[in-house]
Amino acid sequence: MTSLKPSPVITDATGPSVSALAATGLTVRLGGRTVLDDVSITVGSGRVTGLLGPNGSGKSTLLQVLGGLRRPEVGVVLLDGDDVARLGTRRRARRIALVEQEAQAAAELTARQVVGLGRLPHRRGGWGTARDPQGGAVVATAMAQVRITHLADRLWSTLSGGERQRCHLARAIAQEPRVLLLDEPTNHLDLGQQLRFLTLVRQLPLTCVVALHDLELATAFCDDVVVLDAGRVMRAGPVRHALTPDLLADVYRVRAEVSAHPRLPRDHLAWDDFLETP
Ligand SMILES: Nc1ncnc2c1ncn2[C@@H]1O[C@H](COP(=O)(O)OP(=O)(O)OP(=O)(O)O)[C@@H](O)[C@H]1O
Repeated sequence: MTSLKPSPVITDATGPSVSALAATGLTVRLGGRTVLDDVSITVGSGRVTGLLGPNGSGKSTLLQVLGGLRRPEVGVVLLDGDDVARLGTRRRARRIALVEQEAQAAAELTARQVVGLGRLPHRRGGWGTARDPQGGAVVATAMAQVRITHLADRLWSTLSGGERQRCHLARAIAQEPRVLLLDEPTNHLDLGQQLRFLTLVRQLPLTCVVALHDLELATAFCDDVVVLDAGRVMRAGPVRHALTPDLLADVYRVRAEVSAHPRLPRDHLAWDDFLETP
């Protein structure tokens, strides 16, 4: 249990940005437990928002609700003003792409075919006659952006965890969404690939919500963060304002601080130690 009370959204000096996604009062119960408890967040248009919180705090569940894949018992998610739960699957998939944790694909598909799955919501016409004239070029560009062109003809079953993760990002890019939801996308990536992956995500002209465990990556790459604990929003806002020592101590049970990077024009997070659980 944390002693910190859920706090309101903090906005930076420039004020709140236009929100692309706005969730209000989300409550989800699973297996008799409340997994999301009256969660309200806004996600700034064009910004990268880190979704943070300890194991089991509700990050994946919230991403599924934001992406319209799970209906909350209570609450609503608006995407540019439209209720995500009421958008048809196809319309929703043209606007939101979700890369789930440990996402899989059929073993017999090639990497190019897996990336091509991102084009399904854009195909016009009936079964067997579907057309997507730009599809091939969009897939090739997405694969080049994620630097997996050399893997195009490899079978899914032969790809490493990191290569699969990059295929899924390329698939999501090929989907040409306005909002990209990523669930712990850096899990299988080495440090160099983690930095390349998140640098690319920042460059995409999209609104992005990314669940991360690595708080230094969140500090370096996210504009804003939402910190969950036990299904509740504990803090939300620009990184430096949200990730305060008291929040980090209370939610993560660590002594840590965000400060100016000693050499680079960005913030970084330094941790000292973990705190004993009270
Ligand atoms: N189908 C389910 N039935 C019962 N409980 C569930 C179910 N799915 C998830 N939960 C519980 O909901 C809580 C939130 O899970 P969720 O996967 O959203 O957390 P998370 O923050 O993404 O965790 P992690 O960082 O470990 O991936 C956890 O306590 C989990 O055990």
